[in-house]
Amino acid sequence: MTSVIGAGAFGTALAISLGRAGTVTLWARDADQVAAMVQARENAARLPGIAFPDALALSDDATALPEGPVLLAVPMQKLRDALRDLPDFGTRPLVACCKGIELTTGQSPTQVIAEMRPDAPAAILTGPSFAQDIARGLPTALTLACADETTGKALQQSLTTPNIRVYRTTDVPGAEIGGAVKNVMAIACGAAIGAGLGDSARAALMTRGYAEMQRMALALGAQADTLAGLSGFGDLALTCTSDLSRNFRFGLSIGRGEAFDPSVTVEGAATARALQARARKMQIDMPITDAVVGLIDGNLDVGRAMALLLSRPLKEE
Ligand SMILES: NC(=O)C1=CN([C@@H]2O[C@H](COP(=O)(O)OP(=O)(O)OC[C@H]3O[C@@H](n4cnc5c(N)ncnc54)[C@H](OP(=O)(O)O)[C@@H]3O)[C@@H](O)[C@H]2O)C=CC1
Ligand SMILES: O=C(CO)COP(=O)(O)O
Repeated sequence: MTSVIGAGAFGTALAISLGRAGTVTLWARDADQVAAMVQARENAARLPGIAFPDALALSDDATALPEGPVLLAVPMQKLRDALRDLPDFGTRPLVACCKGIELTTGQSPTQVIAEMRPDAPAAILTGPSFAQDIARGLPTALTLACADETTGKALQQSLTTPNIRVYRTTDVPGAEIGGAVKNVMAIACGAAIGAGLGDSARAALMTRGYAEMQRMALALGAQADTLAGLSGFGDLALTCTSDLSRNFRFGLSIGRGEAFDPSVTVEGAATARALQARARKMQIDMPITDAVVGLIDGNLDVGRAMALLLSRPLKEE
């Protein structure tokens, strides 16, 4: 039986979808939140109005989770803390359900898992999907990346539901870099739209952002096909074009000069800094990522950032 760690938007949505297909346990660290969900049979804070299926069990006791894969649906920058506090799940597969790069170490989700839990097979579930869509039963397609093909096949079977079609790959770096970079590009696109620079500017940022994603991923040994798939191009397309994306909305607020609620999870902010540091170390050119860091740090405004991008030396596409 699958367990989901973290009753945020994504963890709850995955548990709802899995619970419609079979049994699942959703764990949260806050006993009061678990009690409220047991009572209401919904997650009123994150996904109000979407009833839990009967087969969704709730728990605040991570030592008592049933056998089976464990999905880790916590933000990237919290993954290490969560694993430090959680019990040892032995050799049960641990599936990262987060997108980004750890700022303090430059590690990817599965690298953090491998370091914290060397005995557990590590995988990542990623791709274009909003929690609201998954929870409402709307059709979605995700990528499950696992270096071990046998474990990946088993996870693909157990995580497929009536509304989630799971594709499989062994290209873990490709899937991870796609999910990390697309959030940075969504901030850039939101900033451009918020500042009134138009849809042509957004298309340029998405396309050249995809080039940055490719440069980094290929340098890390990823396959180009993975970037053209759900975890790369697919998620870039969704996140850069929808107001449902928190990264895009964060960018919009920058472009409009408005405040943004700091309690909202915006993975692209820390990841932009982590990516910039990695790109500099590897001597990879990532000018849009640099611009996003400048915008977040307040060292650039959108007009200046775009002027810098437009005035770079001309080159072949
Ligand atoms: N929301 C979406 O549509 C999608 C999100 N994702 C990815 O899912 C990941 C999580 O995002 P999302 O669910 O939206 O975020 P939320 O902000 O909605 O929820 C984060 C959850 O993580 C929990 N958490 C934080 N720190 C810890 C910790 N140290 N130990 C245990 N639990 C912890 C929080 O618990 P508490 O409330 O107690 O702090 C909360 O339940 C992100 O990487 C995001 O990119 C992927 C696809 C879609
Ligand atoms: O990852 C997501 C869509 O695939 C969710 O995007 P946000 O984190 O920007 O809301």
